[in-house]
Amino acid sequence: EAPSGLVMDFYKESCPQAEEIIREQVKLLYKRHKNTAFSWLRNLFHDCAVESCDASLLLDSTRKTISEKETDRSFGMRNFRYLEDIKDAVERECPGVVSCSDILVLSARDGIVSVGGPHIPLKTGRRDGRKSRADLVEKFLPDHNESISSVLEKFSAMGIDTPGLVALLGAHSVGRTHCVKLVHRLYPEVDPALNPDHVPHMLKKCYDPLPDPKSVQYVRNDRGTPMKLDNNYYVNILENKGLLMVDHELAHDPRTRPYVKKMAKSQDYFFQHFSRAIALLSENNPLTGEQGEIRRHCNLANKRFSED
Ligand code: HEM
Ligand SMILES: [Ca+2]
Ligand SMILES: [Ca+2]
Repeated sequence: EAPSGLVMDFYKESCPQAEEIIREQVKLLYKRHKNTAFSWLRNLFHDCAVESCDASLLLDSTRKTISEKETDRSFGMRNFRYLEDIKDAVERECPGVVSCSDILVLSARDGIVSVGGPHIPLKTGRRDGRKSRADLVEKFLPDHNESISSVLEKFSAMGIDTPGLVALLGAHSVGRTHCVKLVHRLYPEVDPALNPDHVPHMLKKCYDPLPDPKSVQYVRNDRGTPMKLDNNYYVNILENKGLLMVDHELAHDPRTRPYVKKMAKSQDYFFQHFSRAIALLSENNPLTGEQGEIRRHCNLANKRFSED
């Protein structure tokens, strides 16, 4: 048993079909809505990095607390309702056995495979937290324009080293970024660090210097292969086509640039470090044993009769 308390195939006896059901559901959802796979991957970061892989991310706001989902750092996150579909399919077979935090982690693993990434063996046995930690989101999740020093620090606190961080940001090889997070690089002046060949496309997509946060104006993170998790992200950022300031800085900071270059050259090298770092992220500070609970619905903590 690992120090985290997690093990391979935790549900081997209690729900042997669990991992298979999740894999099937992820595949079905991917067929219908390709972008669900991006969401499962982003969920892993936004849940596990915020204190613990405890599915705190999935909780709705209550009368007393605002949810992590509703904070600015979660801007653009989507497809939460489809995660409930996976949970429901698992509950039909094994009611009350499989945690939402394990479903979140395993759906990320299978989503990575859907978009052409590596298959990463991951441990299970996580239990679900009862509290949304919106108050901690800013402490743990870097902002889009944060310095590489601060980003390295946040990841190293989870045991993730420099090549691990560089590999994880390769997740920005898929998906999109909304214009609200980009207009500061376009207006009032275009950031001279941006590749001039990329600017007309960005201006066309983000024509409004003050986009309505509710509108769906966005730019794809990787124009070349937007639906594939590949090393094209590193090629882009070396060509100054990274959308976020952190993407751009990653290619230029002397600590991270050597790894960016290696990953741009070798997809294998990228996948190796990506797999290792995803495993570390997925084991960040889990609740195990008697801690936490197995949630019935991923968006709600279980009712406790003493509390009502
Ligand atoms: C310094 C760290 C990071 C920052 C500041 C950051 C920030 C962002 C921002 C601002 C977006 C755009 C959201 C939108 O406008 O819709 C985004 C998208 C995304 N991020 Fe990150 N991110 C970071 C690290 C990561 C990591 C470690 C992962 C996963 C391992 C990840 C996965 C994704 C994915 C998959 C998307 C696309 C989501 C979609 O299309 O729905 N990010 N990120
Ligand atoms: Ca969490
Ligand atoms: Ca790509």
